[in-house]
Amino acid sequence: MRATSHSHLRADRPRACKDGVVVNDVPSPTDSAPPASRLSGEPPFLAAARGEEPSRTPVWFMRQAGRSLPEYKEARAGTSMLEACRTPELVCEITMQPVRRYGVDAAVFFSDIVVPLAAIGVDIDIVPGTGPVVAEPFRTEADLKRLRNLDPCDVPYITEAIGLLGKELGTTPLIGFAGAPFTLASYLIEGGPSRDHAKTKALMHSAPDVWHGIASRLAAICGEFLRVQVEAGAKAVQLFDSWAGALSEDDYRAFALPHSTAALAGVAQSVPRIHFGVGTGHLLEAMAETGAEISGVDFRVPLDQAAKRLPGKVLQGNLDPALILADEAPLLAATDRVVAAGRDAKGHIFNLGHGVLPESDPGKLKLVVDRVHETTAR
Ligand SMILES: Cc1c2[nH]c(c1CCC(=O)O)Cc1[nH]c(c(CCC(=O)O)c1C)Cc1[nH]c(c(CCC(=O)O)c1C)Cc1[nH]c(c(C)c1CCC(=O)O)C2
Repeated sequence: MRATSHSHLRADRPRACKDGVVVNDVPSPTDSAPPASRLSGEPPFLAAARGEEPSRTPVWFMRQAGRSLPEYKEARAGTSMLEACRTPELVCEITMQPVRRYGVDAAVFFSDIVVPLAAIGVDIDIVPGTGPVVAEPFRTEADLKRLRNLDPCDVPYITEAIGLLGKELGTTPLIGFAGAPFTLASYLIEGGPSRDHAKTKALMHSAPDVWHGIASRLAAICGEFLRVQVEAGAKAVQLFDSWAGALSEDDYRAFALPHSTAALAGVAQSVPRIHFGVGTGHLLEAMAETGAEISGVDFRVPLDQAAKRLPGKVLQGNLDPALILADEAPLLAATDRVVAAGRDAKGHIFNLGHGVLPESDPGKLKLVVDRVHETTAR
């Protein structure tokens, strides 16, 4: 039986696994570590995440590792995405690449939202240029049995990779993540990426029991995937409900919110939790009800407006990723506007409004990091 309080989630107390779980060392500070917060003595990302005053506004980018970096393309050459995710040394190297290059205030674990599904035996692949593709889509009650619980022993490479990262990162915090039940379910039900999520919505309304069966099993898998990362040493988590913006507020509340809440409860009271979706301006309040301490805001809603709607929440965001492709002057002006708008929130973690586009110039991302750090140092 698992205790309801998760304060036991500590790097020094991994749960037992028949193959033996790696006990991860506590990281030691390095010269490249971010400065400690003025008031709390914590790295800026963790101070801001807890609503305390950081020594500067922390910055990291969704998809900061990946195809925008030449060193990533070199490291990944000849290795499929899922194979890369199961190779701890490669995961450690790729996770570290943007930390070294940009001096960001947090690392995001290099993996993918479909890794836990592949780990429990779902026949799913990540097709370059397309995204996750499922061999046999999930459509009926009979498919429920294909979603068993995730066991920490299914993903030993996650624990091992985070252990390696503990030694490399010093005091730079690592963010773990999972895909939210709705976003994962959409891939399983559609069979691949979808613009309208029509089969998923049709199933929700025609066979709500099957829907809730799939989504509640996915919530358990997500919660466990987050716990494994926190136990191994992740200092915060992000739940990606990338496609939740496709739902009306009523449907979000009825079909997605309870399952995202259950997934996030898996690491409640242990680390700060970020919750993010794309095109979710109409869902900000509903998504905040999942209990996540930090609301990720996409680039469509200015942060000062989001701050009025979400009093008491720390906000993360929200420079339009396309602006990285713009000239330097408008890019820096837009960066300054995001910093200014973020001052209205209880706390602000600077990020893009969605992931780094593959055609982004790494030099421009570095400019943004330096600009935010220079203009917010306290
Ligand atoms: C929807 C989603 C997926 N995966 C993810 C999401 C939610 C975030 C979002 O909204 O973008 C999450 C994800 N995927 C990846 C990360 C790594 C951490 C990070 O730097 O943010 C994270 C957080 C690596 C990845 N995941 C993927 C890549 C590209 C693989 C490659 O380099 O070949 C990376 C770096 C593959 C992937 N995986 C997925 C897609 C749509 C793709 C792109 C397919 C393509 O266009 O080639 C599913």
